[in-house]
Amino acid sequence: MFRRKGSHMLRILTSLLGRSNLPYKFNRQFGSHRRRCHRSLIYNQRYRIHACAERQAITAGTKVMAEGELPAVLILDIGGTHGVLEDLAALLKKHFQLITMKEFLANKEEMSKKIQSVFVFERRPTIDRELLESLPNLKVIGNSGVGVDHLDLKMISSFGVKVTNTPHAVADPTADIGMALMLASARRLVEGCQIAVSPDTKSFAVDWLGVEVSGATLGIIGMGSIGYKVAQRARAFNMRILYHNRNRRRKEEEEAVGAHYCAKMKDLLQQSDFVMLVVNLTPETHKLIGKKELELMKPTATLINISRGAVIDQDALVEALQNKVIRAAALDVTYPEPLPRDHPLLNLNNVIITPHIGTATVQAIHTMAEEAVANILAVLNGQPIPSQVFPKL
Ligand SMILES: O=C(O)[C@H](O)CO
Repeated sequence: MFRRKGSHMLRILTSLLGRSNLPYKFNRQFGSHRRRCHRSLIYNQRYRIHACAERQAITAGTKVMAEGELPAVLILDIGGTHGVLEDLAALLKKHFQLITMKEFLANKEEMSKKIQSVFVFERRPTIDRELLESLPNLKVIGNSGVGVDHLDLKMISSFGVKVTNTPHAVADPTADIGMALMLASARRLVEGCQIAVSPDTKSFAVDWLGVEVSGATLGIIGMGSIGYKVAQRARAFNMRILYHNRNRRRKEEEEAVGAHYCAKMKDLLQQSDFVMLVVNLTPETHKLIGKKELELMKPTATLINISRGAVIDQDALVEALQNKVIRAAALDVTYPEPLPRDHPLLNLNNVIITPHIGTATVQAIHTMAEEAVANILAVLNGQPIPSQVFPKL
């Protein structure tokens, strides 16, 4: 049994060695270790990672590590926000020696030599020059989440450090939040809940009516993996789907979800009953939706944002909502997060705000971590990196 698995591993490793720069020592060691290399992990449907082989490779390739030691990862901000973080730490511990920021600061000299990777959980805290200067052996920052707008990619890459993200793990849960916000806003769910628990409301009034999404037009701005998952869901709601994206999707992909491409964002804004923002935040998409764009939208339209707050000019949005330029907004993201308690958006009854919960599910926390681990190990191992993010030139 082990012999069969061993030879299977040998085939995999031979192919990896062909593509990677693993040192000779690894090649030599492999013969004596291959029978033990029978554990494999599957990271979503796309990535098959052979953990034991990786450990051997990493051990062999890393000067600062003792034989058999797991590679050290500096963990940023595994706080107590999701109630599942002990499990997450357990998952990471299978592959790494975890070093918290506190441990790092308490023993900087020894730790800084060991640390080759940083695991960033949930966008915070950010990574600055000072931290990078103190980690001379750092090779990779594995971001758990798809958005990397909190990281200065140019600065990080000037240290020769790679950045990775987790686009696959976030797609379904974030698309679900987009749909949830659209439906909640359309059917005035939050107000409905308030009415239901209010002691003096007997029933809803006729001036309190929602709108239907079935048969309505949804305009998706940003048709990456999340945008596409939104389109798949919207199709099941019998919506007409328009999209605007830098690159047009392949014909088969468009047909599979019944999406129509709008080369001009203006056309999408003018025709849509619901506009959903699913773009990355970059200098090009900063304040993509401002006064002019809001005025192009139908007065009956709803704006949904599941990307980043700064994609909308928030002052312009407040004004548009106050003056009923558009019907409503449903936002999972704002700037800052959270909004100050006296922010005008919090006092409007045509707005729903959730606290950036696109990936706040038990499953997503794990699949993001698994995807991040696969990325980090690939970098340390000199293997093809599943999801690397590059700075813009
Ligand atoms: O960027 C992402 O993936 C989400 O916003 C979660 O951080």
